[in-house]
Amino acid sequence: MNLTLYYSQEKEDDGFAKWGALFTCKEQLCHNLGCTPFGRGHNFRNQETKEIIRCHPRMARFSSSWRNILLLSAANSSKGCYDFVRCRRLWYGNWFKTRLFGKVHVFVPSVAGAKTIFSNEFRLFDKCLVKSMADAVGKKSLLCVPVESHKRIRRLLSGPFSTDSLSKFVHKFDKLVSERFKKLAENGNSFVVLDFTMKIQFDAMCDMLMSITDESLLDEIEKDCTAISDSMLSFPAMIPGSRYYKGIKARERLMRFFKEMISSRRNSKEAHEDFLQSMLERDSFPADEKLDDSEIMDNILTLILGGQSTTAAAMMWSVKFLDDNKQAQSMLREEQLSILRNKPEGAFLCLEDLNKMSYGSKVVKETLRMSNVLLWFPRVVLADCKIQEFDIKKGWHVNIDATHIHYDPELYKDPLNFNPSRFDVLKYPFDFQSSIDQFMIIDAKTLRNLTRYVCLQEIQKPYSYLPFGSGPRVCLGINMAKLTMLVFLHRLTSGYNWTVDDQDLSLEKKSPFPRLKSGVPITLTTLRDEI
Ligand code: HEM
Repeated sequence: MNLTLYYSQEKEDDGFAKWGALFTCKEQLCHNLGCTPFGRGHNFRNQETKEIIRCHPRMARFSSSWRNILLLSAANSSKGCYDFVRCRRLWYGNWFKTRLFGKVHVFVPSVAGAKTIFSNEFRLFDKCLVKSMADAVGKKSLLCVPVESHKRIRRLLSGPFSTDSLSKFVHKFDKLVSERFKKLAENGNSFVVLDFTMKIQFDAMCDMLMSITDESLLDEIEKDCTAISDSMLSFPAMIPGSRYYKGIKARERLMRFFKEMISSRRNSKEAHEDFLQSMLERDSFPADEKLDDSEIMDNILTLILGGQSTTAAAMMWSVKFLDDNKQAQSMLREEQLSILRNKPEGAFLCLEDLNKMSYGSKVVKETLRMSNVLLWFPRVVLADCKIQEFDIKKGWHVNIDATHIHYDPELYKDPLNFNPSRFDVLKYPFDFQSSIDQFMIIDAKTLRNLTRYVCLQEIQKPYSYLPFGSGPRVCLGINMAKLTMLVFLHRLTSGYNWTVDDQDLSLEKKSPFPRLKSGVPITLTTLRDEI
């Protein structure tokens, strides 16, 4: 079939393409994808031959309700909701504006655009959650509070992510992963990596936040958290049996449970070493140095929801990417085995061990670049402004398209290739700034290194790597996510070989994060001989 793509040259005053692209199949029009609903004819130009064809008025109709249906059907298909963005980009070009559920949405595909938005967070742009999501996490969640409270809550929530807490977490998490892998390998059956990573991440977080380790209690809480998470992208009406209804009911149960736990902690003298205890120890502090009970409860839930599915999905993708790229897998295994050999038998990992995982860190980085756990970051526009040459109006929604940035061949050579070595970083024998400040004379070697350093900065442009966002709302759990992934990869590659039992690449339907529908089932075999 001979397909020709025609683009409209016409632009609106704000700089966005007025019309989309038009496909023709031989002489016959087969699709008109993405015209605004003005119902009049329009001229389209073939980019290559410059031939102009006229579109029939009827073909120019493309209503906004049809667009909503396209988005929902992409989210409900095995291609995932990013397919909606991919198609519209094909029709309109990289920058495009579209109306969804009554709101204008702009997709921002560039590093410069991301910089403008992230560096004007709270001033020109703010996060705006859809109602079902805001109801799920609660009004006092870090994700919903206004800027005044955001700073205080974020500062107080940072405790569990301090080096001291993380170093305890590494030890506990490593013990958990080792034991569970061992059980699975002994059992010898195939298991789904995503189920494994969801459970292990959930259990580790409940232990760190509230010291909950009882299996049946964990199962109960996880059921409620899953119902809440499922309701986050649902229609927000309290219709019994609906996903939204089940989510709200699960949230009410969970809040009651948190409340009881807080009051029993206050009445008990038992010592706990966890996030909740560190918050309750602040009871007598001034108001700006503590969280009230509903802030504590909403944010425990936010940390669980924000940390579980994201990290679990990233771990699942790392297994898939490493299975597809055996060279990267064997380089990683070599590094991890050398770390294992240098530790006493049976010893668990500590933070210093993770610092030695230079190739492992690159595997994590590359996994996060390619998996795009958060596809784009939505913000509402607080005042009329400009992003690059585009005029943006107050009340519009702008979406920083991290996925497009991570797959931009100008930023990442062969972007579809899983290549952890693209993040190779030069080791500098000295601190550039101070050596330049002190001596003011640059010898030939320094100059050479400096030039290479500048080149590297060019490759790794600021705002070109955004798996955790950027600016004042950058992910709170960055370090925890990275170290969780490193521990998981260490135990997997230094202890086992695996085979993937289902190579289906379909994505899970209705999931807010891209995840394989199969969840990546694998079978482990122990690597005893190599150690
Ligand atoms: C691989 C795993 C993870 C990824 C890819 C990830 C990604 C992100 C991204 C992109 C944002 C910013 C969203 C935006 O700007 O709109 C974010 C925010 C956040 N993340 Fe993560 N995250 C991960 C793990 C975690 C973990 C383990 C936790 C907690 C234990 C966590 C807690 C949060 C919180 C609380 C925020 C909101 C920060 C704020 O609004 O100030 N995340 N995450």
